[in-house]
Amino acid sequence: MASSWKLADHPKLPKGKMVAVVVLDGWGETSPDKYNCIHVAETPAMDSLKKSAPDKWRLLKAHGTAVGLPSDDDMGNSEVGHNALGAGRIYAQGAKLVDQALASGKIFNDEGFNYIKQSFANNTLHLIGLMSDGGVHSRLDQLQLLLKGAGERGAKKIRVHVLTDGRDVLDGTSVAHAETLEKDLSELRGKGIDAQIASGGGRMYVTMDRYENDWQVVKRGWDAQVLGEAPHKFKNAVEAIKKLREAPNANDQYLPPFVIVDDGGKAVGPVLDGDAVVTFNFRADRMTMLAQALENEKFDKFDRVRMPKIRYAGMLQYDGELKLPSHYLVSPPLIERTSGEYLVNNGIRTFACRYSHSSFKEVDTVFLSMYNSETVKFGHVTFFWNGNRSGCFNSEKEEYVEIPSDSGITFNVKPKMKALEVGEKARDAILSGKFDQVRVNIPNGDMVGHTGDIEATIVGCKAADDAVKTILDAVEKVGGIYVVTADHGNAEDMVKRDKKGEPLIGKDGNVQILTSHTLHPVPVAIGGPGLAGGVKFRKDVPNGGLANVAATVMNLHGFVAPDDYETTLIEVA
Ligand SMILES: O=C(O)[C@@H](CO)OP(=O)(O)O
Ligand SMILES: [Mn+2]
Ligand SMILES: [Mn+2]
Repeated sequence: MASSWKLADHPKLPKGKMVAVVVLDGWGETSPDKYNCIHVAETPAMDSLKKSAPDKWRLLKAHGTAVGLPSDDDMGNSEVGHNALGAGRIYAQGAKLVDQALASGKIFNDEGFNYIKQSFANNTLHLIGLMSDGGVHSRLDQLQLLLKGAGERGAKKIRVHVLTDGRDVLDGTSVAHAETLEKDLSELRGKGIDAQIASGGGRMYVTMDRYENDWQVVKRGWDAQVLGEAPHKFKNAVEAIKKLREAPNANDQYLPPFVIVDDGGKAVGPVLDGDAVVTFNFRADRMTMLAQALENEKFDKFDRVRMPKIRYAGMLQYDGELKLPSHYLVSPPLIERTSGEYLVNNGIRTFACRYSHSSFKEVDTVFLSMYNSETVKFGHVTFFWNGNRSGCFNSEKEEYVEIPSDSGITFNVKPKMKALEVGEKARDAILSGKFDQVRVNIPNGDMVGHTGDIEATIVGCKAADDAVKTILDAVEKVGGIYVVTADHGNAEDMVKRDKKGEPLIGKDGNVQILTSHTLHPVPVAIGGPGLAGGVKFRKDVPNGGLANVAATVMNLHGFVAPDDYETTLIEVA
């Protein structure tokens, strides 16, 4: 091992304990009422962590500047949350880096913009992404500045391909967003630039799949954006969105794909040879599939029919390992020396007979970890945890297990999702004795919370709690340690509130359902028979956030975290 990777031994805490790191997705803490699904659901395992050991349970900041977002008005999300959990430091995240690059104008001078600019004189600039001010994947104000900047720098023809949100923002806000965008585009037209929205669709049905759960989602987008083909054709995007929202059960997240056509019925913005394409989402996970389709010569995930020769740039580079895409407007946060890489590089003593004839022979340089979740969250505890790197650091020491998610349904239909299976896989991994760390993501609070279905979310929260119980029981059996936490809030508040905290009523007389994440803190609990006596949460880290978890977990493995990591949450009395 290179000496720079060597972690110092913890002065008091032993090595060799199995540590289970459990991340409940979308599981925040707030006051109890009927819109707090975690409160309403039966969650005995999580409740007992809170009640039984007050010095081993606390809250952590999971939003805003604590996770590298531009301001404390920004809710947390899985990318920034798992980045902080795994990296142990707070990095300025994509949202903030793009803000800075736009404010300074640097974005327009760097390689990525200069590359796409070569298409401006004779071809079209296409901008594809999420039309939202949620700040999780993209922001409308950033798109507006990008459009203005491209117009000022010679773009003659611009086509915007919008994906409607309703997940990070209230359902129905897509109409106002499209109107705002149309106004900007008409201003550009006033300056002689041929600028229009060319296609659209709901993010969850068109384009923004992740972790290869369902390539058909990306194909629907490809057909509309690149080929100019979709089942619905309209003259104008605002009209399209309004009309498609009239269908029973329609919502912004799942709007069907549409294209804008001219008077002759011809799509106004297919992507053609010589064009430039920018995917303007800064967040990676839901853009990498489209990025592969736009960038890779060889591609077999669906029939692209026509693969135009384009200049393609991402808002950011989405995958640092695969260098995908190769051109980008803003450099992503350089997240290095993550806790996963350190731990893999610091052999700890194991008693796994798989590595030795005598089960008590010391074997060094073996650190096995096992990460698992189901498909829709799989990359969270691997890709995001490892600083937006796909693949493992060392395949002999890490095993990534993925449980296929249900696909083609919204998760309120099956709110238990694969929580049982995730819990059982984690249990088996813990009991196998092969792993020093077992890391899992339990998705229900978040994925079901995003549907806005309160009854289903309650069922999902209970299923998540059952999975926690399965894992805690296994930790108990092997004498291990657990760290249970969450990446950001969601299921604990399902309604939009006024400043006083009262639920807001919409035009239809019903409460306004909140499908998004929240600004609430998340719990973290430690324990298990392997936890050394006297270990408890320090009182002098009152502002602790997700980034403090990595040093804590390193301690529990018997190491001291590197100096530049955010401080540990624990002390040994
Ligand atoms: O589904 C997603 O992409 C986001 C919300 O936009 O949720 P999470 O950050 O929990 O993955
Ligand atoms: Mn999440
Ligand atoms: Mn979410």
